[in-house]
Amino acid sequence: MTATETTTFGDRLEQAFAERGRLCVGVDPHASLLDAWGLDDSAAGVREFGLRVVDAVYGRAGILKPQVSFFERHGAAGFAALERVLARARDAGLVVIGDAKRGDIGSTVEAYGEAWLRPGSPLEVDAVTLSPYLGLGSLASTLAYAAERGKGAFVLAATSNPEAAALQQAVLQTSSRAGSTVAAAMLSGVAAFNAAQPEASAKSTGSMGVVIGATLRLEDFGIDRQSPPDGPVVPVLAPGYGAQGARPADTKTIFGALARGVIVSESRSVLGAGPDGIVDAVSRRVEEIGGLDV
Ligand SMILES: O=C(O)c1cc(=O)[nH]c(=O)n1[C@@H]1O[C@H](COP(=O)(O)O)[C@@H](O)[C@H]1O
Repeated sequence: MTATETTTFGDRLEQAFAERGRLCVGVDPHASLLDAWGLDDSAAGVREFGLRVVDAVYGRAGILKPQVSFFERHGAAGFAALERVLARARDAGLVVIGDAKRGDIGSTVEAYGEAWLRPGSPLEVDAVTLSPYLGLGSLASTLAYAAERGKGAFVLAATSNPEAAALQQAVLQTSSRAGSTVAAAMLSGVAAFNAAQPEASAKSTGSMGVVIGATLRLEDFGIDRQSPPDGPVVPVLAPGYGAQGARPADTKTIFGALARGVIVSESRSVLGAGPDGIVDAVSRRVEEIGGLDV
């Protein structure tokens, strides 16, 4: 960790859970939502949408997840819009997860790591989503880069989209994790990374997490719900709540021993309330999720 970052991402996440609960509001400016919000489908529209969502989340929920694709659609102007939204979210003290789903060979993915996780970068976030389908090892130096700067990352393990199951349920034939499903190997690999960090303890929350959809049956993906991995609590970014059908009240049933690390991620179910209803929608979801037994 550098001198500028005195806490780990895991510590900041744990603090956000304690102060504001587990809701993570997605910033997903779909064209249909921009229309419903009375905004243009343009870089200016996604900027205004993002800024209004940050303002609605500020002081209510603690975690924000801008979906990069909707900004990237507008090219350089879209990235400038995202930079503005991220700056406002940083100023608001939110824990920001950049949903960029980056992945590549090691030397290239390191540059993505710098783009999203370097302190002072215009796109700086607290954690970024990473795709491990060039091999979890291809992400190793980026995870180390993140940890050294007090940042985090979420590695896709079992995603909520139905077409991912065949790939993520496949059983590894070679490697030290032979016999595990792809999804379970991502979870155990990330847990092992967290456990190897100098500050690691079984009571702490790790800085590297996984993405597991709340719409799934974890046993179908070879993930053991009964016993958590050894070491720090693994953060689990869990989309699939709200518009995709999962219910926060079922979190313990869905995730079992992994529930302690779950971030309840919702986009359309909150954003659909529109510019006049979003503050109430965020408050209602925070209240509902605040009482979760994990
Ligand atoms: O990484 C994610 O956040 C993600 C992983 C996954 O397995 N499924 C999934 O829906 N997501 C993201 O979660 C958001 C879905 O939001 P909803 O509108 O709540 O369904 C989108 O930004 C997706 O890209």
